[in-house]
Amino acid sequence: MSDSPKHPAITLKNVSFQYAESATELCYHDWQVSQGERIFLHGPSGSGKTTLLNLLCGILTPDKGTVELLSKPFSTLRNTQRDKFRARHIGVVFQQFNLISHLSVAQNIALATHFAGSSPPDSATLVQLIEALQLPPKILHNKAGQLSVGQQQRVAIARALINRPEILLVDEPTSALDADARDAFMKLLISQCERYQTTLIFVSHDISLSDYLDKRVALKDLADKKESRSC
Ligand SMILES: Nc1ncnc2c1ncn2[C@@H]1O[C@H](COP(=O)(O)OP(=O)(O)OP(=O)(O)O)[C@@H](O)[C@H]1O
Repeated sequence: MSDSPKHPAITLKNVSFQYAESATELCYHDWQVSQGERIFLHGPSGSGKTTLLNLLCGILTPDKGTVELLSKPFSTLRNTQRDKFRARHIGVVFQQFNLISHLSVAQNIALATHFAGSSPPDSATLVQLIEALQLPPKILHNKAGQLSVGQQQRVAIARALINRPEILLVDEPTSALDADARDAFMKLLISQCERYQTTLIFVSHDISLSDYLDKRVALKDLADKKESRSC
């Protein structure tokens, strides 16, 4: 059986970034992630993992170098084009989930389709997705603010997956879960990524979770911190 050729999902070229009030510049090495690859990214606190995810989803733009996603020059797109690209092709699940508490679960998920410029999800699609994440369909009518942390995580995943993004960025999602819930969450996440051949960048301090992913990458092998603009 021959493997089909893998196209790059993510290409970093000569990227560096410095926060306005920081004396430290973060310099990322050239890096390529193939479509469908699932990467476990780890490293000490403050090493630059969240900054990298923010560069990958366009919340931050590099001072130097480029971020290409799906062979498009993502980091140099105009803001509106970048926002559109993000909404259509990238799913994010960050530590705070960013659900809108007074909206229902269904409305929270539908917001992602609205931003992507697609039609709202029909109820069969919503039910299928929510059941795949092992939530009861009736939860679609509950306000996001009434959910447990574990339920909020699954809804955040549902919202991130509703547009079937090619790239999923996940930042430390399991810190509030006990061991059983964490394993169940990881299995669900990976099964969803396998189903859609989603490229996954998964950031966590919990090295035991790396067994769920294809490849482990230490941030120290990917980035240097410099005290001046020297890289
Ligand atoms: N808004 C900001 N302004 C100034 N400096 C920042 C800002 N955000 C992060 N930094 C600095 O940038 C560096 C990288 O931070 P980042 O949050 O990317 O690290 P991290 O590896 O994700 O850390 P953690 O594991 O604690 O989440 C750190 O030195 C941090 O202090």
